[in-house]
Amino acid sequence: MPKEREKRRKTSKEAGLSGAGISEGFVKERRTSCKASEIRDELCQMTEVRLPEVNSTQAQTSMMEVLRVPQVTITPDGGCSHEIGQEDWADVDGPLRRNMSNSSISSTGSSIESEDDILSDNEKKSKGNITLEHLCEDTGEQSKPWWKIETIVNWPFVGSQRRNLSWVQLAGHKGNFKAGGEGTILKKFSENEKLCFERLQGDVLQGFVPGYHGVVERDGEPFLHMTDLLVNFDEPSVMDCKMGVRTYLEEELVRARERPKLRRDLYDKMLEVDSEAPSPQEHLQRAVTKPRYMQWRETLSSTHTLGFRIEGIKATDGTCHTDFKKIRSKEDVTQVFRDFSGVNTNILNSYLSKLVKIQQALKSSEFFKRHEVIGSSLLFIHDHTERAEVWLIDFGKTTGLPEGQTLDHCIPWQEGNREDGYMWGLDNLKRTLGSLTNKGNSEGTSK
Ligand SMILES: Nc1ncnc2c1ncn2[C@@H]1O[C@H](COP(=O)(O)OP(=O)(O)OP(=O)(O)O)[C@@H](O)[C@H]1O
Ligand SMILES: O=P(O)(O)O[C@@H]1[C@H](O)[C@H](O)[C@@H](OP(=O)(O)O)[C@H](OP(=O)(O)O)[C@H]1O
Repeated sequence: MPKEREKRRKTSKEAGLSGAGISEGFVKERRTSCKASEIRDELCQMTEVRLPEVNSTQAQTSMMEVLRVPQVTITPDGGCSHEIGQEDWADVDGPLRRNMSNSSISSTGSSIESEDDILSDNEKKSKGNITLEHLCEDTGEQSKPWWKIETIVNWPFVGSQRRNLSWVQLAGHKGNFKAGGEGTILKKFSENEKLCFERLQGDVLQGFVPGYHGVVERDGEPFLHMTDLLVNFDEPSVMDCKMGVRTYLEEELVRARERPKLRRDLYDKMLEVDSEAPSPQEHLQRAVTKPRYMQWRETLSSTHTLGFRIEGIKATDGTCHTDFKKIRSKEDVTQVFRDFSGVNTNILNSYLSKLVKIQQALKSSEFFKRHEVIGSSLLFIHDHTERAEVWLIDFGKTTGLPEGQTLDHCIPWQEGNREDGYMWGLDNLKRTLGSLTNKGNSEGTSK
């Protein structure tokens, strides 16, 4: 893959949101005293998002949804002053966009590229079973000016380990991972994620994240070298649950307001799921902003209603499934867990006790207290031996707070408080699994 594209992928993850037509007047925060129907109507007016009608049985859920996550609307339509000009049309065109790259530095110090650099998406998203390429060790110079030479680890590969690896990647972009040495993988470098791994060393969470072996250089590119969590399982079943009530950083919203951009690829992805989801103006533009897309995804899935969503599954039969965009209700989510676990109570109980341990660790973790944890997942893995483990993965968008600030991870998000709802999501996740192990539940297949 051309280096230019890889660089853009790395930085687009860190840069995150692109948006268009942002107006301060469109940034609203919801108060908890409003009725769900009122809020819904107002949101529809604000965003022109076609939220589903709420009937009485859905009202509770809908209320919970809007109360927990205020909709921050960044949209090119609905009265915003932004006009779609020639420049914007150029921005949504891939090749042109690539030529218009420029970079800035985020508040976390990471290099952030402009929204112009964001790639079109569908071809890039991993959908499960993949073959990881084994890159040769790079013995060349290691003097990239933009990352620190002292962090380089030259991992001792031996000839027999240089082989391609059958692997499972349930989320993220294709090509983000390579095979490492025995039992390890390489993930495309991100300064932010590197910082997180370094800070996690020695924290109580260390045992719940992949082992971190530093930064390595392959084919002139840096990678994060980490333990392959699948390695001790036999034909594992895997599930990726993205945690939290929000999937974009506050800093990304700010950037999107400052440098609004339209994205044709996200409009296309929206259409694939629901041709009526884009507003008339968005149809006209054939493009949406990234905040608009992300918020639509969150509302469509259980991110808002439960504080987590299912991203992908590798099932026991080896098939991979990544089409969970509309899995939103508690019942639907529970059904997916039912299928995934085979309602094997040994597996479910192992998962539950692991989640309890994770929760305890999170409560006492200095790292967790001091970071906005966005886009991070819990990776569930089990196999036919009934071994079942859960790990925290993906810290690409986990961001340190200013000195002295801490998060609760449970209280509702309002722009400015940086809350992510991680703990609330974890509670709901535990409840979901617990509902499948209840005594008297005749579905149990305890062995
Ligand atoms: N250490 C690991 N061991 C085993 N599998 C892993 C590991 N890290 C990631 N994966 C697999 O790769 C997938 C994507 O991982 P991750 O979320 O870190 O990538 P990403 O490119 O940052 O994703 P996104 O773009 O959604 O943020 C996971 O769903 C999981 O299937
Ligand atoms: O799951 P979907 O519907 O495919 O949507 C993607 C998903 O929300 C990713 O988390 C996001 O990457 P980040 O978390 O890194 O922002 C990506 O943005 P991108 O297209 O800008 O990479 C989205 O396209």
